[in-house]
Amino acid sequence: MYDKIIPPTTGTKITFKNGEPIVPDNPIIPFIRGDGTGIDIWPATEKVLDAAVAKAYKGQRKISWFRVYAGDEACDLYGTYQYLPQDTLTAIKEYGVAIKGPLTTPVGGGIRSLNVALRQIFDLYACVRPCRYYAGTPSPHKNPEKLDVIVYRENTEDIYLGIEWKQGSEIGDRLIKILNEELIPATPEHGKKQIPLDAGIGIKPISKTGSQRLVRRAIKHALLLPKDKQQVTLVHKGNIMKYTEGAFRDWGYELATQEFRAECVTERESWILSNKEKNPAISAEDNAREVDPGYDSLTPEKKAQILQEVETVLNTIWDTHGNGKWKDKIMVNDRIADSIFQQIQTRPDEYSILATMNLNGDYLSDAAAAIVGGLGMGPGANIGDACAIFEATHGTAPKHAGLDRINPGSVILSGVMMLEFMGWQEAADLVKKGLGQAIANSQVTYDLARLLEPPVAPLKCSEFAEAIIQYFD
Ligand SMILES: NC(=O)C1=CN([C@@H]2O[C@H](COP(=O)(O)OP(=O)(O)OC[C@H]3O[C@@H](n4cnc5c(N)ncnc54)[C@H](OP(=O)(O)O)[C@@H]3O)[C@@H](O)[C@H]2O)C=CC1
Ligand SMILES: O=C(O)CCC(=O)C(=O)O
Ligand SMILES: [Mg+2]
Repeated sequence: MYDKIIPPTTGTKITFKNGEPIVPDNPIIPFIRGDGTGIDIWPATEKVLDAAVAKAYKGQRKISWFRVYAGDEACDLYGTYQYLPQDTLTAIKEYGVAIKGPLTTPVGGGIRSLNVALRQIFDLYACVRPCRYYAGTPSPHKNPEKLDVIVYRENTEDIYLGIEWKQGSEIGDRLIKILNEELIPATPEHGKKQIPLDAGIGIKPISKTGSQRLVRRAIKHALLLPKDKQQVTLVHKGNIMKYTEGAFRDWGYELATQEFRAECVTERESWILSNKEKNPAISAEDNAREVDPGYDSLTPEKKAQILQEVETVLNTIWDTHGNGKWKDKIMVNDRIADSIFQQIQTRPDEYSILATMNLNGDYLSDAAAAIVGGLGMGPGANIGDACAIFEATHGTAPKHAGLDRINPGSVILSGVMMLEFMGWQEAADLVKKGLGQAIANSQVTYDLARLLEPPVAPLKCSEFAEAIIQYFD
């Protein structure tokens, strides 16, 4: 079955039923060490996770790690350009849950991202990146503890599908010609626009299916959160890209109000309902004025549309959501992408789950991680219906590779997400406790040590792992 790797002789595989993992006490879990700082981070992570499982279950449960290869390591073992060997894909498919360190992607030419390839091959459509603050972590923000968000990033489409053509390539030039001479002139709303003849071209597909399955997972997650965090914000740049980003927003609302009608209220619905609650005699037109302050200067068509919206909301959900009942529902709202970057800094406590398309989520997850201490504190998971691969938000940080200095916190916390996904909450809690206490006692790696006031001597990557384990007792 495998060419160059051998699965552990003990352990059994995790299987999936209805999208949920069924986990034996001794699961075999494939891991990819990763390029660059993966060489430092992975051993630290493995040590912490093993110690937590041993402590929490006293030998009743144990992970059998299965080393599989990708990136530079894979080329060493399998030969030139064998960045993602079939052995690795077979193992991840077979065992269902895997964890990985970061993998290098060159900018410009060369291979496309192995990280993105893994997500697409296994249809890991939800990239889940929680950003929460551990007390004592230095931050450039005054109140980093106010940020507690989970970026829910669509993980398989958008420009990450990688369908693009190089400037000057034969097909790229043909495509520009067809667009300029046929398709754009045939689309009246595009007027006389033309694509520059020396442009590279990329395609940005956003599908209804891809958007809605991501939002569905985000809403299901919101249902499990404490009441005050039951909110899903659809992040988009729909004012500019109407049929991709704008459609993501519309499909998100459609899903929320159709599949989760009993559980959800949209922000605009909540305004309409509360206007009537404050003034039961309010006319539909005055209600519309409250919802859209510029109502009186709108076109008749737009006014009619808003009036219709008000009437529909009151006719269809007043009984189930009115009289304040909407306050117990999941709030679904939307924010334009550029605005959410400032919102998470100026009003962090107003947000919870941020549902995004692929590119926006990539940017936003690094930015949110920075607020709670940096990329060393940014864990993540790539989740599908039959497989999950856990990995940090950050990349290979090559300048720190092999120096035993990088912060392993993000991959360790990705391991925590994996333990939680497996239902091994006791072990997950131990790691969170240990990591929290190490940070609270200023036992931190260089990235956090340099930000503390006064600065402290940094721990090595391996020492940080030891410090975490020491606080399990
Ligand atoms: N999922 C994946 O595997 C990902 C892979 N990549 C790939 O990684 C490579 C390098 O990307 P690059 O743009 O340098 O981004 P990186 O995220 O690798 O690193 C950028 C900077 O972030 C800080 N940082 C990153 N990780 C940590 C950590 N664990 N602890 C503390 N600080 C950290 C460091 O800042 P400082 O030096 O200031 O301390 C580092 O120099 C590229 O090939 C890229 O494509 C990128 C993102 C995700
Ligand atoms: O795959 C890569 O090289 C970068 C991916 C990335 O930045 C991310 O997933 O956050
Ligand atoms: Mg990224």
